[in-house]
Amino acid sequence: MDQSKEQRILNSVSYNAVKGDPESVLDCIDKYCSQKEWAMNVGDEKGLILDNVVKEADPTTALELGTYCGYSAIRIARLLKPKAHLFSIEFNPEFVPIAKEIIEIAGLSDKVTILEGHAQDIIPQLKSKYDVDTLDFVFLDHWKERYAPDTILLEECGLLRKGSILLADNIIYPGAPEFLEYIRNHKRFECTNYPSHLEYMKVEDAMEKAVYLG
Ligand SMILES: O=C(NC/C=C/[C@H]1O[C@@H](n2cnc3cncnc32)[C@H](O)[C@@H]1O)c1cc([N+](=O)[O-])cc(O)c1O
Ligand SMILES: [Mg+2]
Repeated sequence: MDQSKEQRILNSVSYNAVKGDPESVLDCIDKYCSQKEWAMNVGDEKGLILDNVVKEADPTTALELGTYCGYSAIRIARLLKPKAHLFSIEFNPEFVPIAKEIIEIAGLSDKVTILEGHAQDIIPQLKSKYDVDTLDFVFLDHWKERYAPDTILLEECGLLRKGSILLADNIIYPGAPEFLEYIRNHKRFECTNYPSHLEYMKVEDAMEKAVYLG
């Protein structure tokens, strides 16, 4: 059976990236996906916005919804302080081993735990099963219509604290209108919009930061 695009991305990283060097893994994926096959990684332009928000949050416990190939997990984990940890939730069984391998090549396996399953099933288990207290940073990059319900779920599960920072990808393209409506009209979130472009394209996109006010 011929390989998937995600397997070809892993092959490219495995062949071209410097083992243990997150930057070289990111550069390799960005090069492959801008020159060979487009893929839905947050990319280098929006990646810089992600970097800056992660630096601002300086999280001890971070959560990502939608691991895909692990590109943004590497962007986040490479900035985490020594004892900090990233949990990344992914339900597609084909992507999980590929993301694990790419994160391993980046040398960040100790900083990232990939939880296989649906976010709506795993979020309620974070406290009891994964010993999470509250989340300092959450990156939303999974199915766009799940952004709002899963944000509500995070709040209901007591996983947000005063100052928790959420960052959502794809506010313009493909768009997350329900999420935008919810988060901007919810009085306990302080929102900031970051205009940018769709990964590897000239298409307009944006990210939205939402700080939980407690
Ligand atoms: O559709 C997009 N992203 C959806 C991302 C989906 C990823 O998150 C997982 N997932 C989904 N619900 C889940 C629930 N629980 C766990 N994993 C889940 C999917 O298995 C996939 O790995 C997208 C599309 C474009 N685009 O240009 O078309 C650009 C982007 O930047 C995008 O992020
Ligand atoms: Mg995205």
